[in-house]
Amino acid sequence: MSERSHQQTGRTAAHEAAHDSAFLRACRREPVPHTPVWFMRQAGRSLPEYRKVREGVPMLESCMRPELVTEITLQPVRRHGVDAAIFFSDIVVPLKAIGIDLDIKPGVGPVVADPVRTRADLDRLRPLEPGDVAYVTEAIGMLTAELGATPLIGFAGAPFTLASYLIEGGPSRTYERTKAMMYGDPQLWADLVGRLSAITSAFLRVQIEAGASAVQLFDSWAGALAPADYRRYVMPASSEVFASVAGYGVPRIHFGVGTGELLALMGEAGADVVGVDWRVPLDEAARRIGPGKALQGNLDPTVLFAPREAVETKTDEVLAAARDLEGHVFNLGHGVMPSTDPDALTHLVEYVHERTAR
Ligand SMILES: Cc1c2[nH]c(c1CCC(=O)O)Cc1[nH]c(c(CCC(=O)O)c1C)Cc1[nH]c(c(CCC(=O)O)c1C)Cc1[nH]c(c(C)c1CCC(=O)O)C2
Repeated sequence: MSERSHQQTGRTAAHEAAHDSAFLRACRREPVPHTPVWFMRQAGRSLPEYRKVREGVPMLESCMRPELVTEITLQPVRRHGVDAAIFFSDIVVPLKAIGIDLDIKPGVGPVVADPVRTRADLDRLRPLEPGDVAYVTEAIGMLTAELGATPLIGFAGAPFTLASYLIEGGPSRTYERTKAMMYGDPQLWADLVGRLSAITSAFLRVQIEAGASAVQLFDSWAGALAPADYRRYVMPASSEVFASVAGYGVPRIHFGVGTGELLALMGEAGADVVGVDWRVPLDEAARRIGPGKALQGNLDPTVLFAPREAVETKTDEVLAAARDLEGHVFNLGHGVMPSTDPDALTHLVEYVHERTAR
């Protein structure tokens, strides 16, 4: 079988198996048997079985080993009974794959050896070919065979968030160099996010063609921008990403932190599902976003450190605010924190399923 037809077969089988899952139904704003639940960063340091298999393996290397990726992605599905798996990888994997010298430092995040700051630096951002991430295709093939009817979510970093790491050279609180380029050299900025949009689109297409049933675009740090600047400098590149995968018909989720003022624009960029952090109640978020979108969120991840009754009360508040939504995917308002008690997460899944059983 040719590579192409092999991928097509895999895609059809994986997509068909997961098609009627609660998660994909909620994304499509169809009736569901219960509100589906998954957690950003559900695979990771909160799980002892994760810490065990990651022992001695650097983060980026773990993303390139298909067996390890498969095991880590499945861990939270087995343990918590979540309604979707999220592919174990990182937003900087496609950048590493095209040869950018970067590392993920424990407790810090992505660190780029030679930051991208001039026009000459753009040459290092060559297009991503599927062969650059063959380990992703292989891992997703293995995973979807194991997952059966549980959908797999693929993901990528949005152009702004990726640009912020490339320009700053690592995590930032102020994004000063990023904004300096955006305001000071809009053409260089546009060319940079244009290249990143092509890389991100290619990375998402690889994942969908290998069997991912939905994709999430993480613009984690876009909340640092005023709406007018988001619309002008960021939205065109993110819209291009969404448009480039529209033809597959898989739900497209768009998420960032502190994006209360950007929610309508993030929907307008081309998302089917808008992720909301814990700062805006879901009913208010729906008013800002308007009709025709499902919402994902939005329990404050730190609530999980409170006693069980408090977690239930706060969960009830999220579910009450979600009552009239066209579609709701329950999630945290950002990723699971590493010191979270995994039993609190398992209980939360059960609790949401029970409270929303129809
Ligand atoms: C901004 C961002 C990054 N990576 C990601 C984002 C967007 C999501 C968000 O807003 O949090 C996306 C990401 N990174 C990882 C996943 C895996 C899937 C999942 O959610 O379970 C996903 C979806 C694995 C990871 N990516 C990383 C870890 C932790 C490293 C480890 O376990 O050794 C994991 C499980 C490393 C990473 N990579 C990044 C950061 C900030 C960190 C944390 C650094 C640290 O605190 O140690 C960049």
